[in-house]
Amino acid sequence: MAGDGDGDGRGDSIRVCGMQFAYEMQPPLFMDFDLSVAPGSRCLLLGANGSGKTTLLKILAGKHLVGGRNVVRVLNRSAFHDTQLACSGDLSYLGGSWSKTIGSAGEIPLQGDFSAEHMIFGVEGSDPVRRDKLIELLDIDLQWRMHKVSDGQRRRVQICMGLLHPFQVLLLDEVTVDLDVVTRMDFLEFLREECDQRGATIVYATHIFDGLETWATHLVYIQDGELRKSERLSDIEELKHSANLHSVVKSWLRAETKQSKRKLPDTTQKPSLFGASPFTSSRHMAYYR
Ligand SMILES: Nc1ncnc2c1ncn2[C@@H]1O[C@H](COP(=O)(O)OP(=O)(O)OP(=O)(O)O)[C@@H](O)[C@H]1O
Repeated sequence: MAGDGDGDGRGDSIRVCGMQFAYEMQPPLFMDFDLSVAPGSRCLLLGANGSGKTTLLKILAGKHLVGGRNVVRVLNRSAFHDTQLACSGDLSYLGGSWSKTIGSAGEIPLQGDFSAEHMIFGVEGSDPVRRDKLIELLDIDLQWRMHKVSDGQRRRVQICMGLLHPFQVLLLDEVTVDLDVVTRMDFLEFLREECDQRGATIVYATHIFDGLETWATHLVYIQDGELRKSERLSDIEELKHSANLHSVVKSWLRAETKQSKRKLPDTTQKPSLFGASPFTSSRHMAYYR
């Protein structure tokens, strides 16, 4: 369990219980998957390419339908069914695509011929003090035209818009990759304060570990849709010896590669895209928002 909730899971910011998920016409990615994340956690979500990080974050963000109302709970509300979660700003998701869901306005593309000012000031109900702080922190020029800025500049506007409301849960899918090192560090520091001062919860999927040993409180490691580790950073044995997250995660990923190499390919049975997976019933098919 990533975090120290109240024991029965109701006090957790995020609770996933027995989740099953498959993309349409694909074998199951998650089977009986459990996860708990306590309030105030800064939780890294780690795993190899294709292990399921983005899918998990999208499920938590309510973008994919899974099972019943109690399977994926965020702030004790159903991630998929409670549309107010995202609209109210309590839950914020920042992913790789160049669009941002803003309340009732829906999905806003971030590459149109608009100014940064238009985008940022268009987010309804934001606190001007928080807005000014974010604009300064992310060093945003309000005159930028969104279709002419660099990826890093566009990313800063996306992040600013995503943080304007004081979220309770923030899901980050590798959005710092375009940021320069100073902006990234300032951004991480801002997030640390949000957790420490307001008890906000962050789940951050990344392959860049620079500076995260002292930033993160918890770590979740998944392999092919299976939860391998969900621990406090301070409890991870290897980190007690190495204190270098990069090399520790590298050793886990190398071990995965060795394991998969040891498995002999079964040339007699090819996985069928249309096979009789229990997850290809209509109840389990992926449903996108
Ligand atoms: N829309 C989709 N339809 C079918 N399969 C998908 C879809 N999106 C992802 N997958 C598959 O689901 C698995 C998990 O993908 P996902 O993007 O969640 O991995 P990830 O851990 O975020 O990877 P990365 O580190 O490369 O971003 C992969 O095998 C991928 O091919």
